[in-house]
Amino acid sequence: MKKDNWQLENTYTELPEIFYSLHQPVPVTKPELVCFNEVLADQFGLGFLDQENENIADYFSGNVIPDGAKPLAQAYAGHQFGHFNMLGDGRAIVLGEQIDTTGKRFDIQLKGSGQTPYSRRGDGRATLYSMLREYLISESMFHLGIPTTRSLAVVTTGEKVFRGQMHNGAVLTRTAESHIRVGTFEYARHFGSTEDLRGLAMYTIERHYPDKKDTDNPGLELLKTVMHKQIDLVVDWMRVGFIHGVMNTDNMSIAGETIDYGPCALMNSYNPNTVFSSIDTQGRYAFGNQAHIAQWNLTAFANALLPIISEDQKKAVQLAQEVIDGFQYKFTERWYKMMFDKLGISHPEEKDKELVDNLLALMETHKADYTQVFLTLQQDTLIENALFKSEDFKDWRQKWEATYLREGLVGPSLELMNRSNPKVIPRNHWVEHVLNTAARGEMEPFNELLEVLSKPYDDHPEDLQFQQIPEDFDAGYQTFCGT
Ligand SMILES: Nc1ncnc2c1ncn2[C@@H]1O[C@H](COP(=O)(O)OP(=O)(O)OP(=O)(O)O)[C@@H](O)[C@H]1O
Repeated sequence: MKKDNWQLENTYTELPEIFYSLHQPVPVTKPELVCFNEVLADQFGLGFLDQENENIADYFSGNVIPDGAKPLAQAYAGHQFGHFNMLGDGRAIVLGEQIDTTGKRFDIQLKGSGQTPYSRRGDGRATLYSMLREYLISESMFHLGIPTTRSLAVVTTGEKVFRGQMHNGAVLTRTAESHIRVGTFEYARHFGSTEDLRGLAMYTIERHYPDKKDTDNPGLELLKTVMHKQIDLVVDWMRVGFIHGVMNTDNMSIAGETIDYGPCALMNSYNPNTVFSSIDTQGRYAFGNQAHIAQWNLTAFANALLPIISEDQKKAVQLAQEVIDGFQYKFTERWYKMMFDKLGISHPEEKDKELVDNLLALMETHKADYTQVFLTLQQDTLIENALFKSEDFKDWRQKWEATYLREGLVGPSLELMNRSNPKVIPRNHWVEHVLNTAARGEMEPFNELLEVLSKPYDDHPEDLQFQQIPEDFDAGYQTFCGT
């Protein structure tokens, strides 16, 4: 077997030892490849695409370790639903870092690859259903233009996994700019020395934000930079109706990528209180609460960074607080800008914000589909639904028209709308349908949906069924963590 296409590096092992445990993936009984992302593999220069599937499956199950790999599980902690816990990769192994064709460094991680020193009571495994779910939605997010970890392969293990009942087990290969999380910094703060914390901060800056290396206060710069990244990310989620579902601090990436697709889902009918996660009974991670939670998580990040922001802790708190206090204003400005883009308004005035607020209020009242409303506005033909038939909406539309006429346009900026409003998103009823058929071994519907989702801003006249709005499907829809 050729093993020379990998060029793995292991800079993470240059960190103090408390940050990881060198650990091998646990081999699986019968690895079989079910999904392979050839385009992404090409981006990593992994030139064994022409090999037999079983050889690829050997790598992406953890049965064969590539040359140059130093497999490790990362240590981290995190606030889960507001409560602090020691965590760590309990079912994942980073094989190493591969440089892509553009010169960027990415972690190659196996998820569902067996127990590690951080598994606590978990079995270290994952179900085929949930690994395919992560593959489908993470790839969809990438094509929507939203920063995200990506999926390289899914391999079934030939072993069963128990989650209330027996499921087929699988391993997902995930790529990420890194797996450093807010929770990694919380871990350093609680379980390491100030030098460990500084080491992690400098490693992170070197890897993700090298232009911040020589600033006077790198800790503070890191806080500011990560805050801006998170603001951009959450605004982008809200553009397409994405609900992460479990924004614990261990699921907030320092590189600003969407990570952990466990209970996520996209909203259909507009309602800011929408929650799909079965365990989120209080709506902590509801669609409309995501900015607030991002700020909460950044406060946890700031708290972890305090010892390296200033030796004088009072001063450190003051400096960090000033940064966090800027969140709300920056988020709101970015969010309105995004909403104006969705409406094709390129030169908004302050008073136009009311236009956005009023449309959302009408959409909520009439339970209008978040994706479809913006598409319909841009197509200039109104479908027959409660929103478009209402008098309030007709008034709203006149005001919207007056806004773009003011810009000297005969219609809204369609270019802006086209790149802000996807034609197709992973609708929950379709996601469930293709995952259930895939779990029974039939991959065709999964691949068909994946293909359409890879061009979300294009028209798909042949595949209009994927844009269908679910009738009552979402009312009882639930998603799950850790499956
Ligand atoms: N079956 C399992 N066995 C061992 N540890 C697990 C298992 N499922 C989840 N964990 C661990 O529990 C913690 C929280 O789980 P969560 O579902 O948020 O993460 P995950 O989906 O496994 O991983 P990631 O956040 O990297 O996508 C993580 O530390 C994870 O490694």
